[in-house]
Amino acid sequence: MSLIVKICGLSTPSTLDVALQAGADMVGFVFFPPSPRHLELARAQDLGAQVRGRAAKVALTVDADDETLSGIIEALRPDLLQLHGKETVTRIREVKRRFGLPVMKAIGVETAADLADLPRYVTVADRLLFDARPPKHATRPGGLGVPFDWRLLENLSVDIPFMLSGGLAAGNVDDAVRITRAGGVDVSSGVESAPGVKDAGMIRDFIDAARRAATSLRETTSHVG
Ligand SMILES: O=C(O)c1ccccc1N[C@@H]1O[C@H](COP(=O)(O)O)[C@@H](O)[C@H]1O
Repeated sequence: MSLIVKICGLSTPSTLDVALQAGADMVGFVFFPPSPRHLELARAQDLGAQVRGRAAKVALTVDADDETLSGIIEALRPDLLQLHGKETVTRIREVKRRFGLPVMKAIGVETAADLADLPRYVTVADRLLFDARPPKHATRPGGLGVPFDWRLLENLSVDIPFMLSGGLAAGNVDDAVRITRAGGVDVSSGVESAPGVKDAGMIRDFIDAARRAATSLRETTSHVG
């Protein structure tokens, strides 16, 4: 199994460079003003140009309207849109038709009931991202460094690829991958020294730990098989 590793909330050329050098498969950029990782379009344009095909660029938005999405897409030229709000199946279909980009829909999870709508999302999204459901009065719906009970995803079977996020860090990514068998992992807070401040060493450690987790799972699975 090859595990997709996404480093999200990058906002400086130096930490973006670290993520790319360390082999991140996806690099995420946040467009949500209340977030400490929010990017202005001019900066997004520069960071986007810096990627130069070395990883997939992901634009993270929260219930963004068409005009906002259009500006982001023009500046960043993303490969994937991460919709991290309350976007409905109808809205996802509309976004895909209008902008012609694949969509990863984030699903907030706290209990098994939060998985009830999956069959509908699977018909329209290209990929799912399971994140911890944010507390009621949170200022943002993600990027809070909080995990959820990964056992809720044990034995999950969906027809499109899925990734895992929420409170991941170098120290827990092995357990997370082993329990959920997610095809990818996504981290933001777990590679930061303070909200919005990425740490080069933590980025490298996370990517190394994720690669080791994937190798170890592959070995275990091949012994069982
Ligand atoms: O990073 C943010 O500030 C953010 C804002 C709004 C929605 C999502 C956000 N981040 C995403 O949340 C998950 C979990 O992040 P963390 O590792 O627990 O901090 C991840 O997908 C981020 O991309």
